[in-house]
Amino acid sequence: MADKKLSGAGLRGQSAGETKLCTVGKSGSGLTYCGYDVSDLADNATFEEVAYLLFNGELPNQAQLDAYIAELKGMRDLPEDLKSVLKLIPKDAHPMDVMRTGASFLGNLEPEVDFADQNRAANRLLAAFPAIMTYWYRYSHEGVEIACTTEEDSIGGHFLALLTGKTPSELHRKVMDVSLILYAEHEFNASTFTARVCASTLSDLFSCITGAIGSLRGPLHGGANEAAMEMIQKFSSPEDAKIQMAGMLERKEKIMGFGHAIYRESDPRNVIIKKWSKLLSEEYGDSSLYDISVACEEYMWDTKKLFCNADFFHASAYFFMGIPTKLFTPIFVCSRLTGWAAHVMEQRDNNRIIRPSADYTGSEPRSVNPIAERG
Ligand SMILES: CC(=O)SCCNC(=O)CCNC(=O)[C@H](O)C(C)(C)COP(=O)(O)OP(=O)(O)OC[C@H]1O[C@@H](n2cnc3c(N)ncnc32)[C@H](O)[C@@H]1OP(=O)(O)O
Ligand SMILES: O=C([O-])CC(=O)C(=O)O
Repeated sequence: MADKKLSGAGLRGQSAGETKLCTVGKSGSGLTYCGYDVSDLADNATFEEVAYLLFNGELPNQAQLDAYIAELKGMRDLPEDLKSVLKLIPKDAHPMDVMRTGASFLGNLEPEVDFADQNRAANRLLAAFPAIMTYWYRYSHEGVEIACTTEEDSIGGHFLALLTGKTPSELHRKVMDVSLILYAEHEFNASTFTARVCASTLSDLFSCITGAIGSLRGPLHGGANEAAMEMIQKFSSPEDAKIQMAGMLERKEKIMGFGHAIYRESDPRNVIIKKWSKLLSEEYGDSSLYDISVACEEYMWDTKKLFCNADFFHASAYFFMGIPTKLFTPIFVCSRLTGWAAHVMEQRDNNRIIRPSADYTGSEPRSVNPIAERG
């Protein structure tokens, strides 16, 4: 992949620290976690194995994985006080605000007592996030108070079971698992950098994660999967998609789910989730939204040389699984928590407070006039 221009705003191209966790745009498909190519992990590992890898630096053996899954399953239920808080959050709240409050409030009830407690705190959030999201969603939208535990071994299957109240199909379990793997980690993206800045002050894990959720919420970052869904649902056909996108580009609007700060020609996660979106469209029995998505991809590449990022085909994939659009970005939280927490741990291992400098562009030095003399 070609290197991005090394100057300009947004700290683009500047190294802001070291990491052993991830490479973006460097080798293999362009995305590796602890040396493993993301496509290899998506084909041959589960999300729980990836979480273990990010937290421990190595993939687990079978006994370690079994113990880890059992540990996570035992941490899924929510405290009654957290359920009470979730019940107070209105139906029209932004679900990312629910996740932010959920993470923050859990940090009040079960704080990270010291850094030796960081793995317990990270695993607790990993186990609890699917229930935080779905408990609020189903209470506020359906008036149902769900049980927060299920027999599902995987976090993806657990989420789907909580959301629908039904046992998920093997295909849906598999796609959720792949999706969580694809979203797990991505070097110094905006939300992870937020978590690391917070960690560098020696703050607690719950504060780091709460801040990271706020950064992920925006449409230029994690919020793009929802924004992409809202866009493609407005297109009536592949032809209409091209006409409407031409108008958007003419009006200099951003097309959500396209482009990337680091990748220049493709996002390696796209080809993987696109394949699963196609399979899901066949199972769904109506491939219109997939066909429209493919038309968008072709049009953006042909006209602007802009490619789909990880978010674009996630929109149709989640739609085909019946997931409400407003929960798309919270699912990203359930996954990226692993990357965020791993970066917090790495920052703590070799910490110096993150405090860059700024180029001053303000007034020359001047003195304070008495208030009566100011215009
Ligand atoms: C999981 C993730 O977080 S992936 C990212 C999700 N975000 C999105 O999908 C939002 C849409 N995409 C974007 O806004 C951008 O591509 C970003 C935020 C991802 C990256 O931003 P940058 O690093 O500033 O982009 P980059 O430098 O490559 O932009 C080059 C040019 O292409 C344009 N461009 C980039 N992406 C898009 C897009 N999606 N639609 C229209 N134009 C775009 C930019 O406006 C810029 O043009 P300009 O120089 O005339 O302003
Ligand atoms: O790396 C980025 O800037 C955004 C991204 O794709 C991610 O966080 O997954």
